[in-house]
Amino acid sequence: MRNIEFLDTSLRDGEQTPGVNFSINEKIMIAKQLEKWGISAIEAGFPAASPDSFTAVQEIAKILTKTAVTGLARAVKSDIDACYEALKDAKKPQIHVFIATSPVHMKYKLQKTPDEVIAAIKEHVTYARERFDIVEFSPEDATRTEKSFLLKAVQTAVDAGASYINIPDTVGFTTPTEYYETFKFLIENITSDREIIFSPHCHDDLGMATANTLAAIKGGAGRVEGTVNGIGERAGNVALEEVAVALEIRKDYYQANSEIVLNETFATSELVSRFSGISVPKNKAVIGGNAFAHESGIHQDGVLKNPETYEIITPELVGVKTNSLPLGKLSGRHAFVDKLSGLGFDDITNEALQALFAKFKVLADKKHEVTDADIRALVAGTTIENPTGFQFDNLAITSTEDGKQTVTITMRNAGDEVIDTIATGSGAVEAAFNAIDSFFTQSVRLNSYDITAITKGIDAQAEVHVTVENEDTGTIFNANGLDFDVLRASAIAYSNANSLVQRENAGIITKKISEKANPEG
Ligand SMILES: CC(=O)SCCNC(=O)CCNC(=O)[C@H](O)C(C)(C)COP(=O)(O)OP(=O)(O)OC[C@H]1O[C@@H](n2cnc3c(N)ncnc32)[C@H](O)[C@@H]1OP(=O)(O)O
Ligand SMILES: CC(C)C(=O)C(=O)O
Repeated sequence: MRNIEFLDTSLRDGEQTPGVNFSINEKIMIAKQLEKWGISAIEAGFPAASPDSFTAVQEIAKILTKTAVTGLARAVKSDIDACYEALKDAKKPQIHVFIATSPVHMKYKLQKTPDEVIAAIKEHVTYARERFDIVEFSPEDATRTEKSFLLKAVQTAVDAGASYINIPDTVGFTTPTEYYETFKFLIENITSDREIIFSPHCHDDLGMATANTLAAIKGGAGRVEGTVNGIGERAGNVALEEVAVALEIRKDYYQANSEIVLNETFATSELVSRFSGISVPKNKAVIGGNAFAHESGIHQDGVLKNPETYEIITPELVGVKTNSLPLGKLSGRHAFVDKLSGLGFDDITNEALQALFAKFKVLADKKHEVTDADIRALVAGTTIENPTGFQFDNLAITSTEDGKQTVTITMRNAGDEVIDTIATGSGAVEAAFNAIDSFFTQSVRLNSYDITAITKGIDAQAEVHVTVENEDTGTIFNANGLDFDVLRASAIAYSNANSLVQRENAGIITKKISEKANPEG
């Protein structure tokens, strides 16, 4: 097994993400966490870029003990001097000197001939090596550089004292096979009496950064460069957590280890996401919110029987507490029963279960995710039997005129008989309650009316709680209604309360029972 070193550039290339600007304190906190995560070198910034960039590199250099700290410099002596000054106090200082070698960069950006670029490499790597024991050199835009010129540039840097050679895929242009071959070609053709470590530095413009980085390892790279969560210029850099976990899970294939403390991965990702303000997509590999979530019935059933059926990474490996089986419209009975049992509903009969599962599917069709609170509400039930068997079925606001609303309430019984009643009120709730009153035709007074959102989000269910008094007996009844629509929840609650009154009037429930439900009644 080979050991692969990890260089993290979240604080340099990661900060090149449009809109990201870490404070010095945030950089220090991230650097400490990166050290804890097992990163072997941190590119803490570009000291010549600004006073804050300089100070951040300087402060991080003072603090880290195990992890090497490096700074970026152009092939410009003042950039190298700035790195030298910023890294004076580092326990393990390194420097990273770069210059572009592709035809388009040399001609248009640098406005230098290839010979001038080779001379600049020789001069500046030598200058850097006089100040640092460990010098990294990058031929920027290496993957669009003509191969023989790339070899010449790299050999020049090695001869001038560089010991790390980074081959950047600056614009995310290469492919895994091509990049693998580039590494093989350079490693086989470079001559040196010192150990030279090659590294990939991949951008994700074509979505191949992780595949390319892993291909470079196959091709002989001994260090990888990237960022946490893949932040960075344009489409970002390779996400180091993906590389680290791929090496672990596919050890058999890559035959390589790293010193990354994998169970610190989630904490590291969370910190960088918070300070960068870039949230991690739910479906992001390794650390996305859905990476260990299974919603479809067949997968949930498999995972309940053995997580290995659908999980190649255990959540614990990357510091996530547990996997999850969120319930949605594609979930199945096994996961539903598991959820019920997790919520303490172990004694539900098979018949009740079938009915609950059917109701759950109807609910799940309406909601993105069915939460624990939804399930509890489902089990608690919200309909109340009454002697006539009529229950609230539907409502419609039929007109709004002169500030008055007209609502039609539809009541239905088990025999599918339907009765519509219509009423007006100064608001939709009042109109609905008036319509329910005219359906039940009994003396009921509404004493209180409360609404609570029982689940979170815009698709939350509303629970309406009403207290009514049977004016003929003085008994107080409480009832609830649950729906996505506040008006429907209100109508359900009020018709449930009326059903209780109706049951009392029919002698089905005695005062004693209703008093038990409400001692003050
Ligand atoms: C692929 C990468 O990610 S490379 C890193 C990119 N990161 C950054 O650019 C962030 C930090 N950069 C900065 O703060 C500024 O660009 C500075 C301080 C470095 C330079 O600022 P300025 O002097 O105003 O120059 P500006 O950024 O406009 O242009 C860059 C100059 O550097 C030159 N240059 C670019 N790369 C290199 C290099 N590797 N070696 C030598 N010169 C270079 C350009 O040709 C240009 O030179 P010119 O002024 O003679 O035309
Ligand atoms: C400076 C180099 C390594 C770089 O960031 C790139 O080419 O993307």
